[in-house]
Amino acid sequence: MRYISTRANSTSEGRQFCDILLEGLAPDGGLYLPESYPQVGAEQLAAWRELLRTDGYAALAFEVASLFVDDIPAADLRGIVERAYEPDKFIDPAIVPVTQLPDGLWLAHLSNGPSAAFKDMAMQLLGELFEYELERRGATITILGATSGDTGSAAEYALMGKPAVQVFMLSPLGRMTPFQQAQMFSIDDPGITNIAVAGVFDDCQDIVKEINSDAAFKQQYAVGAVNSINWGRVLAQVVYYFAAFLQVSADGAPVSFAVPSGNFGNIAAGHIARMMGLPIHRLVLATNENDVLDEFFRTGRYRVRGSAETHETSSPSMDISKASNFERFVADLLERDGERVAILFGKELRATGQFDLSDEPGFVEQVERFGFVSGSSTHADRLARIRETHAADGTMIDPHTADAVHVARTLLASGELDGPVVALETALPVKFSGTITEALGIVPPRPPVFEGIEDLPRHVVEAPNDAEAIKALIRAKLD
Ligand SMILES: Cc1ncc(COP(=O)(O)O)c(C=O)c1O
Ligand SMILES: N[C@@H](CCOP(=O)(O)O)C(=O)O
Repeated sequence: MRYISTRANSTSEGRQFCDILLEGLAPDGGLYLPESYPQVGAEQLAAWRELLRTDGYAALAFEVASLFVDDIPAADLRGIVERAYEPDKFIDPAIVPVTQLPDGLWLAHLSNGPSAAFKDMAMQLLGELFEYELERRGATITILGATSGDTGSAAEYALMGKPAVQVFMLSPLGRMTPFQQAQMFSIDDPGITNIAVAGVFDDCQDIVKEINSDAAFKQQYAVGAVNSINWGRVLAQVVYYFAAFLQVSADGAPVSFAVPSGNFGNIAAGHIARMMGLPIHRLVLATNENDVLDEFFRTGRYRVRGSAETHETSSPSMDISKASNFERFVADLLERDGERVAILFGKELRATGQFDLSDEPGFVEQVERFGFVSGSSTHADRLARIRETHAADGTMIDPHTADAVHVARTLLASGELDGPVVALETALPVKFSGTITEALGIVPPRPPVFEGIEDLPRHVVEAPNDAEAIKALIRAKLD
């Protein structure tokens, strides 16, 4: 399997998995995608259903990963995947259990891992892959990441204590919940540096991209990525679409997924699973008040917003107005016309802050070809869905999951969506206890491992919204 950048031209050569794993963002500023998507048929799915039932999530993850990774010997890859998905690391040994609510909506529980958010599903694998490949090369890596609250803790939990890895994690100053801040800032590890940037998540992500575009700096410090710009993240996230589908669809009939979306990584993985032949009827994209992506799927116009227009909401991890991973979908929509993608995401976005694909055949036919439908929700919608879901059978959902539940129930009620729908549960309520308490009048349960984290000393430095200031911090630590 070879990988090419979304901005590649016809002369670009494909790269191997382990190279792009360590590289993260492509040198041309694009994101890596496999040259073609491996196909999975009904027979294979039936065999995987049985495999998941008998051998568990890691066995399925190995099968899916094997389709994309051919530069790690199979026995090694199996070991990597088994270490990543050891049942003991997850609250539920099924790893991705699926439950059904009284109204028929399914929930795929993705936040049973060490940091209580779906990011663990990919980050646990990425941590193992980095460790393996760095050791094989005798190399080190400097991870530069951006987080709105969940990627940061999942990455730090997965990477701390790994001697070949230094992590610099940028987060938007004052915009994460107290619990999210405590998860990251309480970590006291020589390989972890938390940097609170005076800006929003998009500013942090812009800094990550700007530093990655400085080829000399990137090479000198071996800068790599853990955000979903890294193909390894997306590959790991593809697996849980298969796992959820196989549990919900006993006969292989299509299922829809409702996905709370911000940086478009989660739903990009669903798109890829669908392109591989997984019978996904609709991919239901749900945003909060930061509705750039919903606007695109309703109108064909992609209009990024500035920091001042990025709302601070009660599903804060999705307070994102420039969805990094959206470029992967647009590359498929434009049938991998890399030169066009480069213009849209380079010159055009820089000059005008928007582009319009409404007349593009790929967009006109997108619901048939790609299956996306969308919607957004407000604070009041989230509170109402948290209450309604809890009242029905005691299930407590976090505000991001509530965004997905809201959009799925709204589209089901209007007849725009039908058939079985799986909403992806992306975080445990404990991470957002303020909103849960507002909705339900009760404090969400706290797993014992997180007891008292807010009282621990904080390890974080503050920095201006400036890539040079961040480079200076990296140099100061590593030189
Ligand atoms: C809890 C939670 N839900 C949903 C999302 C949105 O996922 P994505 O950014 O992959 O679209 C995020 C962050 O990205 C998150 O942290
Ligand atoms: N919501 C994320 C934002 C970063 O998204 P990623 O999937 O690209 O890492 C977070 O919680 O940090």
